[in-house]
Amino acid sequence: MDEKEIPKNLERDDEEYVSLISSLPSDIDFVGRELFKYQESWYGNKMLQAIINFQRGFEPQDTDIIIASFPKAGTTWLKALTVALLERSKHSSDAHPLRLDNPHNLVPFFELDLYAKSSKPDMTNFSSTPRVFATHVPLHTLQEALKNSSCKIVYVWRNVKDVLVSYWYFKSALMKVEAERSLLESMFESFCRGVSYGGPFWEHVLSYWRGSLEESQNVLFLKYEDLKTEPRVQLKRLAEFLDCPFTVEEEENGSVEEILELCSLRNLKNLEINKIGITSRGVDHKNFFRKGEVGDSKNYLTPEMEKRIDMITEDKFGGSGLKL
Ligand SMILES: Nc1ncnc2c1ncn2[C@@H]1O[C@H](COP(=O)(O)OS(=O)(=O)O)[C@@H](OP(=O)(O)O)[C@H]1O
Repeated sequence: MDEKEIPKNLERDDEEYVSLISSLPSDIDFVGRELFKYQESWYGNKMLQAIINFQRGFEPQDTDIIIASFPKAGTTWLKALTVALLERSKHSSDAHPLRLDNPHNLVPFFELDLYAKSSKPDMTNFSSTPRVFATHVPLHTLQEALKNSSCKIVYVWRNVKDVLVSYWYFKSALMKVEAERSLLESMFESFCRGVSYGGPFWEHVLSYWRGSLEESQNVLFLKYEDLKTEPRVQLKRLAEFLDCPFTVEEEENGSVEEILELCSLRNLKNLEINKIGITSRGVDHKNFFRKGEVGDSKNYLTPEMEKRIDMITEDKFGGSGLKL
């Protein structure tokens, strides 16, 4: 069977699913988990089922907004900024959704949350527009589910070395262990080979980069490091792309700064809900907030590791026009 072909009425125990999965290349990731290569990216069994559920069952609306990213590239921040932009002026500051819940509960992932168990999830929480969703899958896999609708996709990417180190800390926190060097080293190997959830990283970024060049009306390409160095400029870009630009009055009233402050790492991290809460998938909210520094990977990667990853990056991004 063509690995891109999706069988109808597919459930995890179905023969068709078993047949699909057995036709896919497989490999082992940094924790010894079997991953399958589907549409050029790697996923575990459950995730793959969820992606197929999503591709089959999602009914897009042209007003939908989708936040896309490689894991640990700035997803939580972008979810928060998007919610804050869309919700501005609707709430008193205490009752703001971001003060009451974690961005991941406000903006669910297709493959991790909504379609994890079914191709027809309960969408009653999404009765108003625009609906905002998230995903870690690359653009071509996402587009298959969007079925030519004109949803707006916002992608955030980040230096791969900081992504790797952030992933290492996150994974260690999930496993409730100290961040051990041995795990970093095996994650590094998996990353370089491209065998990790949604990987290879470089092809993931390139899929959205090319999409943003071809369909700039529909795909906005943001960089974590730019959000850090010029937050005002990037927030205004996001607002314009989402068709909710700041008015002159809003700019004069400090609305831009208010949103940036609300969504700052320091503010979100210190909210009670993010200190004690837990997502519906069982992840402690606090694990989504760490240092948020650019270049933190320097403190953990050896010069050899940096050199190897830089060479891969140069090789993969060469000629794409994409700059680190
Ligand atoms: N508001 C805000 N501002 C700036 N940076 C932030 C913010 N929220 C989270 N972070 C940092 O982003 C890293 C987590 O990445 P993701 O949010 O993509 O993780 S996830 O994929 O959703 O699990 C992780 O980066 P590291 O600190 O380098 O590990 C978080 O600290």
